[in-house]
Amino acid sequence: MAAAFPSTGYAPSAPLAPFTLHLRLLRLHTRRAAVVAATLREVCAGRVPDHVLHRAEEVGYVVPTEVQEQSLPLLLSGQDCILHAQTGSGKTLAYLLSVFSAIDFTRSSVQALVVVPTRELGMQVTKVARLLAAKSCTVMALLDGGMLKRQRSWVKAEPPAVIVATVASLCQMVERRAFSLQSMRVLVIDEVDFIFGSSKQVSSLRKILTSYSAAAGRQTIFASASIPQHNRFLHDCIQHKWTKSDVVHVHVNPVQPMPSHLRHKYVICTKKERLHVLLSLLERDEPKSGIIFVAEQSERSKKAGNPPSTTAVVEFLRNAYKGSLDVLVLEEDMNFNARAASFSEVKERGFLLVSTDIASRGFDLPQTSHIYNFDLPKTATDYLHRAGRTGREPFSRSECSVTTLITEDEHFVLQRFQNELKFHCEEQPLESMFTFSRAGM
Ligand SMILES: Nc1ncnc2c1ncn2[C@@H]1O[C@H](COP(=O)(O)OP(=O)(O)OP(=O)(O)O)[C@@H](O)[C@H]1O
Repeated sequence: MAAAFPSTGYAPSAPLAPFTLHLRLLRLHTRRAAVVAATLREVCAGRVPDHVLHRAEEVGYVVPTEVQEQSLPLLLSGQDCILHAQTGSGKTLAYLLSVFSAIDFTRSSVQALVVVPTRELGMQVTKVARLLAAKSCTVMALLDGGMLKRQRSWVKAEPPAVIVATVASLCQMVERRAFSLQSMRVLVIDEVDFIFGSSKQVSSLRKILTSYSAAAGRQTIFASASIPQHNRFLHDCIQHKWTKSDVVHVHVNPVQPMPSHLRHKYVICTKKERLHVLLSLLERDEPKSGIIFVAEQSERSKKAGNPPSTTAVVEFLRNAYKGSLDVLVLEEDMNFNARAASFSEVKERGFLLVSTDIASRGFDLPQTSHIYNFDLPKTATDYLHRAGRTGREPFSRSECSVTTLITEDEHFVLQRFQNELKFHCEEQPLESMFTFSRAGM
């Protein structure tokens, strides 16, 4: 992820005063909205088509989560919103219900667009959207590395009502005039801070927000668990006309950015010991499924022809791990089919997924009980999103854990993350888990 969010023009000292009262009113508004009804059907009554609600109930979405309860009354009245709530809190369903409340199911034109930063997140959002739509409208995924040529002729012949797209693929299609976004009623930008912070994606995102269609003619929804400098962002939404001027910031649980039922631990060990410590942790924890986050390979190391950073971990585990879980890998440089295969495999069986931060945003694998930071994340925001790949069953309080392997020197960085994200991380003494011989390291 590049630079700070958003990447341009964020001087903390810039004047915000005219918006302060406005913001206060907006917050009050969201708090009042929280005192609403008990079931999802009641919250959505008269706004979301019955067949969509029926599908939602069949899938198991009966009681709204907190963010849904707070945001749906606003979203379903067509209000522009910034959905800012913890990982795994149910933002996807909130914005998709808004999409389905706004589109005309009898029309063949692109009426809603969900923009995501990665193909994996795109595949996941598409799946939920299709589950809800059943066969009542077409939901198309335009994802990087996909079959864009073939999709261009499909989309021209019969425009889908809903498109889920990565930024680059979307811009390619619009610029080649495969379809226009003039009749778009809802625009959702998921993981908005990530897209704004990505030097590869930010300029295209600006075009999507202001050149391809105008905020006045659509509902705009931004979603993320992390929106740094959110007041500034709200200000810029209005200033740059990314949204209408009455945009609402729905901020759920502002004092606790990290889900409270996650248990955080750390082990101090040397880099040499790391693989063996990981193995001991896996043997002791016996995860239902787990994700092991590894640092991205540096450009220098790529140029030197070294294998990706994930390879050493995967190869070690494939030889040494004797448990029942499949060891899988997900890496940016893998081709589309290999990434898609890894992604669908993890959905079927118990897994240990070795991945870079590519799996840290939006990935929803509710069976993930354990997260291991084999390498320390670069920022507190990265820690938050990695940790948020576990504990994703909204009404379950079963304990899930996040364990970070650090060297002595990295201790202060982890301490900084704890202060920033307001969580407690407990030391796991290395000696307490000696199933390997330290002398042999
Ligand atoms: N009302 C509900 N009832 C039961 N389960 C729900 C409900 N809403 C969402 N879920 C489930 O909760 C999980 C997390 O939802 P979702 O992926 O939307 O979270 P999110 O807020 O987008 O998280 P992230 O910020 O990490 O992307 C999913 O498995 C989803 O199916």
